[in-house]
Amino acid sequence: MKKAVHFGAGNIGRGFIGFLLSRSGFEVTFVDVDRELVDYLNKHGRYSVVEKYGEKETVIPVEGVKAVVFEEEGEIIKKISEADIITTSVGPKVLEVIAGVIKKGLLKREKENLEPVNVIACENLIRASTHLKEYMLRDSDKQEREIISKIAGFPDAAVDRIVPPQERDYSKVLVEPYFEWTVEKPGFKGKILEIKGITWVEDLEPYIERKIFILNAGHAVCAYLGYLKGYRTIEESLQDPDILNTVTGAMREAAFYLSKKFAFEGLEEYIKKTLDRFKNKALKDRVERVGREPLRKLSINERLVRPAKEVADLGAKPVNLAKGIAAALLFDYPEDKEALRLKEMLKNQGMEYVLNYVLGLSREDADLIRLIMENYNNLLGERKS
Ligand SMILES: NC(=O)C1=CN([C@@H]2O[C@H](COP(=O)(O)OP(=O)(O)OC[C@H]3O[C@@H](n4cnc5c(N)ncnc54)[C@H](O)[C@@H]3O)[C@@H](O)[C@H]2O)C=CC1
Ligand SMILES: O=P(O)(O)OC[C@H]1O[C@](O)(CO)[C@@H](O)[C@@H]1O
Repeated sequence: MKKAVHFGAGNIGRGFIGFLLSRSGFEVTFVDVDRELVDYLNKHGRYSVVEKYGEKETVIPVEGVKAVVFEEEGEIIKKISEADIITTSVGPKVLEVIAGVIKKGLLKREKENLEPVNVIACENLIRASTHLKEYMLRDSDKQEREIISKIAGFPDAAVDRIVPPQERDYSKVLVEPYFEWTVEKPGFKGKILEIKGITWVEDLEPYIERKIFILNAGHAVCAYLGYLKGYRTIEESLQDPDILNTVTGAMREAAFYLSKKFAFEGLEEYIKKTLDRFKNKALKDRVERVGREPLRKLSINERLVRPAKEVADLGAKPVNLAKGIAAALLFDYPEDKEALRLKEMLKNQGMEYVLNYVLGLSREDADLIRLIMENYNNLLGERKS
């Protein structure tokens, strides 16, 4: 039986990637910092994936899974040395944390003369696998760098399945029925593995940009505007005609840029389908989850600022993306550390600093900055009144 090691037994880990690997006949070992979750998976060796749209529900069992807690470095290294594939869904900021132990596992493979393996980072981040590799290379000497490049492939991927916050019940994961896992074939070392659900592509860029700049951008705009208006979920926020208009407009603005760059077809259809997925009543997807970590989401290459800047650079006005950015600047959910940090930065260092150092905008982006500030002041006014 082929073996997979998956870092992060959270929503995407169990509800999407681990699920597909298991259904493709892999023995899946999850690695996670959550000891209770690891103990549950080891005790039961199974969980269910509940696919739901509205009232329609399908329950699919996932069996034969194992887990290792992140502290058990020796065990993880051993598992990596025996694996046929290594995947992650830990969140972009955690890639740096797991790079070290994956590297040790890869060095062990080389030492024992084992076959090369592929490491696929399944995160909402452009070229996440490449980032993970770079973290490993950064902390390596010349010889180790050569070994890592020889013993492992790091194909980049785009992952798309909405998995909302779950009730604290490890036995099941609620997901939407839809999924898309796109992997860049040229980055894969060795013979392509048969994994159900993967779409192999020659060039990932159009797919990942479509995912991050249309879907995730629209989702984020909805989350931040919904939060400001006091809505709890994405679906509830989209019942507000103003929010629906802005979200649709933001996705269309990003589509305008993408159609110029990639000669894409069918983007309007993609937007429509995405909105239908957002409106899935079964997900009860909280605006605070979708808006989580606003400093990350407001950075220059991320879902909001990058398409807005691209549209502005094309000479058009990204009015809806700018409104989403303005709303993100007002996201002050007290349980989100980045939201608190953002609030503090705005108070102590001021807006100009945030626009420069968080959003990465400069004087050259004067038109975009003006648009963001107009919306920011309007939203601030609405909030106070
Ligand atoms: N939830 C969703 O609908 C989607 C999420 N994503 C991406 O997938 C990634 C994971 O997101 P979610 O599954 O929603 O988050 P999550 O918070 O449910 O899962 C992350 C898991 O990683 C674990 N973790 C943290 N540090 C770790 C470490 N050092 N070693 C091993 N495990 C560790 C956490 O305990 C948690 O179980 C993110 O990059 C996200 O952007 C992508 C598409 C959809
Ligand atoms: O996982 P992130 O990057 O914090 O962002 C949440 C986004 O990820 C997703 O969970 C899945 O793509 C979307 O629902 C949402 O746009």
